[in-house]
Amino acid sequence: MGEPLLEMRSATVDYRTAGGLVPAVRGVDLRIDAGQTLGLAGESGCGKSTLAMSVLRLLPRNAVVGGEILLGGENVTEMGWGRLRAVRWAEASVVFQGAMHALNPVQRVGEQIAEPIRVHGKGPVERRVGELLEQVGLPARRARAYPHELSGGQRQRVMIAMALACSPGLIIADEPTTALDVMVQAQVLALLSKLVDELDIGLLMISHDLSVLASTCQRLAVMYAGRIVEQGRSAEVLRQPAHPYTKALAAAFPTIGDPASRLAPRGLAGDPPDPAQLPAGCPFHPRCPSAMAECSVTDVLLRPAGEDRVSACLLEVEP
Ligand SMILES: Nc1ncnc2c1ncn2[C@@H]1O[C@H](COP(=O)(O)OP(=O)(O)OP(=O)(O)O)[C@@H](O)[C@H]1O
Repeated sequence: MGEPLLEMRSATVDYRTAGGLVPAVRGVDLRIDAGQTLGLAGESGCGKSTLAMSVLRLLPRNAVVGGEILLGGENVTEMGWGRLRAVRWAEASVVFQGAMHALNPVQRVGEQIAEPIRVHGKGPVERRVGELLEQVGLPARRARAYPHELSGGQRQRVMIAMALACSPGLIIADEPTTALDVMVQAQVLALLSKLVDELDIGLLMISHDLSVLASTCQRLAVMYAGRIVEQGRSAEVLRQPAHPYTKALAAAFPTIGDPASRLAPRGLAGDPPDPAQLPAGCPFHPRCPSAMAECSVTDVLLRPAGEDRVSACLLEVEP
């Protein structure tokens, strides 16, 4: 197997705030190879976006990144600004949620797609923009449209076209379908899956909705309080979650596009902990229906929980 597209080793992100350091990502290990898709799930505030944005160092200035974040073997945390600019779009790019805010409202979408192509000097621009639009299921002539002339789903397709513009090996999609209605959401997810297959790219997709991730990603990583608490093949993680937190999330989101999936997980009492004041022991223990006495004192790290599966829980998984 060649160099992974993305590898994180003990990656951390802390935010400097007036109240002290807020640990948003606390020692994450993960790996994505070409053609692999990894879904990152978890409730609001668990650190998903922080983790995703750390890959291209698209973090606010008060963020302090630690550990290793390797893009094609090169440590992003040690890159100078020139190298970072070269790597963004060309090696990895991000599809943000809410394309209406991410696109410039007063510039034709074709021009916006063309921008990274020009910056990276990747050949005849107009033809490439047309190709990209067709690749995401829009007619090439839509290049002349302004964002407000497109529907929400079409705008998200434009965002995907832009992300593909410089043929990166890795796409990072942060809640790419959250703002869309159910039918359009399914279409955009199907498009992403198709492109990953056709172009043999890697995908890191973030969502609070496990069912969205399971429909698109081969593997799932579940995040809680800045850490990955379970990781494995999507179908198996959902069929038999090893971690009680995954179990609660999976029970909460039975079907794709279920309106309830936009709410807090059902059956999961309480709120996620404040990262600045994490409880002792397992950070999930105050909410965990299976918590035992030792969970309040033992901070369990990831350990094997079946074939190709890790989980950070003291409970033994049933075979
Ligand atoms: N610029 C910042 N300064 C200080 N703290 C921050 C900053 N950005 C995020 N945080 C904190 O870091 C933690 C992780 O936030 P993050 O946005 O990564 O979570 P998330 O899982 O992506 O949530 P959401 O789904 O709501 O976007 C949260 O506690 C958040 O309040």
